[in-house]
Amino acid sequence: MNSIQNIQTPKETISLKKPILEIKDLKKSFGNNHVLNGFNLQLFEGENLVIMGKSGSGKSVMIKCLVGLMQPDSGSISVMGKDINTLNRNDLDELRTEIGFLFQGSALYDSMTVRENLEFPLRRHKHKFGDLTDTTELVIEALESVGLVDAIDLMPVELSGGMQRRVALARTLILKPKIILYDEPTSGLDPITAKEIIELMRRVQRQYKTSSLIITHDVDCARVVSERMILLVDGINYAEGIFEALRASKDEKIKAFFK
Ligand SMILES: Nc1ncnc2c1ncn2[C@@H]1O[C@H](COP(=O)(O)OP(=O)(O)OP(=O)(O)O)[C@@H](O)[C@H]1O
Repeated sequence: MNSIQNIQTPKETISLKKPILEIKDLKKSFGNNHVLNGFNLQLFEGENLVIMGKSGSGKSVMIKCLVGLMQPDSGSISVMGKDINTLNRNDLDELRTEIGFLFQGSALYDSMTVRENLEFPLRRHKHKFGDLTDTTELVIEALESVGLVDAIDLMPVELSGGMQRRVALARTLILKPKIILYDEPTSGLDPITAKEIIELMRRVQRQYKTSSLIITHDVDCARVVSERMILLVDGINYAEGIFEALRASKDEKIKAFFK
């Protein structure tokens, strides 16, 4: 098995902050297909951490384990200091409101207006926000942060692909998550719209002080949004470090990510 290559990890950042999310020695196999072979990850407060791995390397499996949709064979996952395997259903549900998701398929509800799409998670998570009678202020605040207040009464079909993704991000932000998981946030978007989403991700990090885990194949996205990166190869974090240092590596497996 390959050893982890620590390439100029910004140590001063790490020593000052504590991990808000930590994965230790995660293993998952499907029969003889050993997908995760002891994957480790620490996401620090306020950090944007990018994970790159080629197709089939186990990124989705890792995310599914992280959100409790899949049971790992071994290893531990803790979120905000809580081991997710030891939580009961209610505690897990509560913890999930601290985690926002922006997945490729995080489609909006077609039959609802933008406002209704944003109200939906508020009503689902009453325990966090109480029984809100007027959600307008929260909806407008979330739409402002993605620059789409004017779209409040539109239907999803009236929005471009990039606008839909921004509304999906607003729907995530309305719950004020501490952590956001982005799965291929720029896939399927043209370069200009992708750039807008990338800039928005940075703005969100500053405004909401979120910590983000970003899974992407998009080298440009990784360069702009990441403070730190992990390259997932052979089921382990093969290399970790800042973008420029990884890009300068002479290691063939690392170079392959930047071609
Ligand atoms: N439920 C499952 N049953 C059996 N094998 C699975 C299951 N889920 C994932 N796998 C296998 O695990 C491996 C990793 O899959 P995964 O979807 O995590 O890859 P990925 O890195 O997300 O790929 P992509 O970038 O293409 O989305 C693949 O070989 C896949 O076939």
